[in-house]
Amino acid sequence: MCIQSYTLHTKINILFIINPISGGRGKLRIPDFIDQYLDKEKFNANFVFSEYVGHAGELADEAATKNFDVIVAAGGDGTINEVATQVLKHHKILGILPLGSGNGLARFLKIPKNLKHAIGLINNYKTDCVDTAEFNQKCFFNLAGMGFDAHLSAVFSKDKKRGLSGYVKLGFKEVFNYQPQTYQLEIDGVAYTRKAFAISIANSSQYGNDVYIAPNASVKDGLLDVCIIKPFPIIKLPVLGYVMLRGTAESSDMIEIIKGKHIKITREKAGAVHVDGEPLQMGTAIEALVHPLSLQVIVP
Ligand SMILES: Nc1ncnc2c1ncn2[C@@H]1O[C@H](COP(=O)(O)OP(=O)(O)OP(=O)(O)O)[C@@H](O)[C@H]1O
Repeated sequence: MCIQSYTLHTKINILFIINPISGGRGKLRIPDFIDQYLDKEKFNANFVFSEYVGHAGELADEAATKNFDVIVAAGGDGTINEVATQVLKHHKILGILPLGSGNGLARFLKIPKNLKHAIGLINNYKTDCVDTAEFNQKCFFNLAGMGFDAHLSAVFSKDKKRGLSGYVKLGFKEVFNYQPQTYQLEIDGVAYTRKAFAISIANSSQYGNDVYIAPNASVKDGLLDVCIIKPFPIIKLPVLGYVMLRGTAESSDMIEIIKGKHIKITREKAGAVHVDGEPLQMGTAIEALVHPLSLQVIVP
């Protein structure tokens, strides 16, 4: 039994870790805003801003070893990744304020984008357990992958501008020169060879901004969706975009989806991967696993 509602006798220590750059908007007023709407009868609140890549994870690790019960990632999927990795390790509770560019996991979990409503959800304090996953031993919660989207994450991370429009512009520029690779896959012991434009391993259903790569994926099913985007002539790029926006990837001939628990992939070349949208460099061998219902999250 995973869903819990709590009756409280003592206050809950809650830390909000705010990423000042996620979503490309200023966040200086966020602590005041949270303070205004958070239930002070229930929570002792603290606020901290992350200062560099990896800092949100360090702050969460430190908070979890002190007496914080709930740690809130106020940012996008990259911030959630850093914070949730530590929350998972220390068996604490994750809260999410969706302040990123895409907010893939928050959208999947139906956490409202409206900040006042998202704080209201924390006040309600209903939690549920969700699947988590690892990708070459690095935790992920939404999507990890390789191929074009990993390449784009790597290029985007070097770009000064954040936000959706910058990402889309860069995507159009990069897509023309990108060359698909051949991948050897083993999914729950079954072997496949596939040439792909990109391969995403999906715990939840979307990249963010309601762009669905795995429309039927669920963080409650104990499975990962391996989504193989087949090579396509550039003229079909709008079709691919339409398929993802409509959430019809399962029936599209441009995308193949295979569900599994244990995935091994060997690719032609080492290089870019992404883990919850954050770029990393890895070798040719990739292994992904799911950990069913392993993370407790505040949900609607
Ligand atoms: N003060 C900071 N300066 C620079 N980078 C930071 C800072 N704090 C956190 N980061 C990094 O910002 C990156 C982006 O964060 P995040 O993914 O939350 O935002 P986003 O990319 O706008 O949203 P989404 O992933 O939902 O599209 C993460 O890699 C995180 O480590």
